[in-house]
Amino acid sequence: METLNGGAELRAFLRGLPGVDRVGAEERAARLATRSIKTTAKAAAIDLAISMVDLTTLEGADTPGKVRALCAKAARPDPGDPGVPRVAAVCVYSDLVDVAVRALAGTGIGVASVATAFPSGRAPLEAKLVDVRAAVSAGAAEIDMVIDRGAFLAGDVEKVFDEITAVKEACGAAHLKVILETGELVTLDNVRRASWLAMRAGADFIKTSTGKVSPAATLPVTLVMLEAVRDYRAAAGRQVGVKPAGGIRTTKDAIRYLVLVNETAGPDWLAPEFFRLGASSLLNDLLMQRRKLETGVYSGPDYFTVD
Ligand SMILES: O=C[C@H](O)COP(=O)(O)O
Repeated sequence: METLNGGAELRAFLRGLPGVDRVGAEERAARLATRSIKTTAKAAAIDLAISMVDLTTLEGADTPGKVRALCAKAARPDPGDPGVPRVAAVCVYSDLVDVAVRALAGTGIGVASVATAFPSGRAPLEAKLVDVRAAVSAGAAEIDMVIDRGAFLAGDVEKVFDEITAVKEACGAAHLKVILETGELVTLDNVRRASWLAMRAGADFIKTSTGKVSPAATLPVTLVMLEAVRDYRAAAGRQVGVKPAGGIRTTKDAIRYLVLVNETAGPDWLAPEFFRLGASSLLNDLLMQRRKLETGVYSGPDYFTVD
């Protein structure tokens, strides 16, 4: 985490980042998406993807009962097969963190909480910090904050930087994921700038989307973010994780992301410590495909509990 001296250096730095070749990024992401992963490699990829899922529920209608059911699924995704790995984390609103923490006690699964006026990011900083502190004191191990896209797009990068550093401080030992909401950032150049801004301000992870804005996670956006974490590690010596989130629903999608990680940032990122898939309804497809590989037949969506 850096301190800002007036922001002039930060502005110059962000302006000086090379522009993204949009056509090149889209073409490379599309080419990698055609890679075929089969049999043993596919089985390993599915288990890796399961271990990277941030199993998420972020609905206004969420209840303690729904969160408890989600936690049971997180700990034992397929009750008929104890060999299935557990997911990385369960992601909920801050008022449901205590329910998730109790339900996951002893499982080793962390609770992640969205915070900072999710999903809009529009509230006074003090209100955002109250939200973060409440989630942390209820036991959240990870905080998924949203940046103020309005401030970023208006050019007030110091405000965004200062909010991230303040939230990072309020996190204490909890890990900070910074949601860029890339669907609102308009250009891939902005995605690259916001990625560097968040990393320099202390993000432990950079995350694409809230899941509430379309487009949410895409392969070209994630490619640009993976390049940013790779280049940031080379420059600053710190490895930041990446979390695409929103609209990732199929095993095919998940495996495409894993190929992209391997080919862009490299195998050091192929672990839940550095790569997550934020998703509310991906897990069942991973479980169905896993069972299909093992038994040769599809079990059908009704076989697994709703995620
Ligand atoms: O952070 C995760 C997203 O909110 C989940 O989005 P999704 O419901 O499209 O999977």
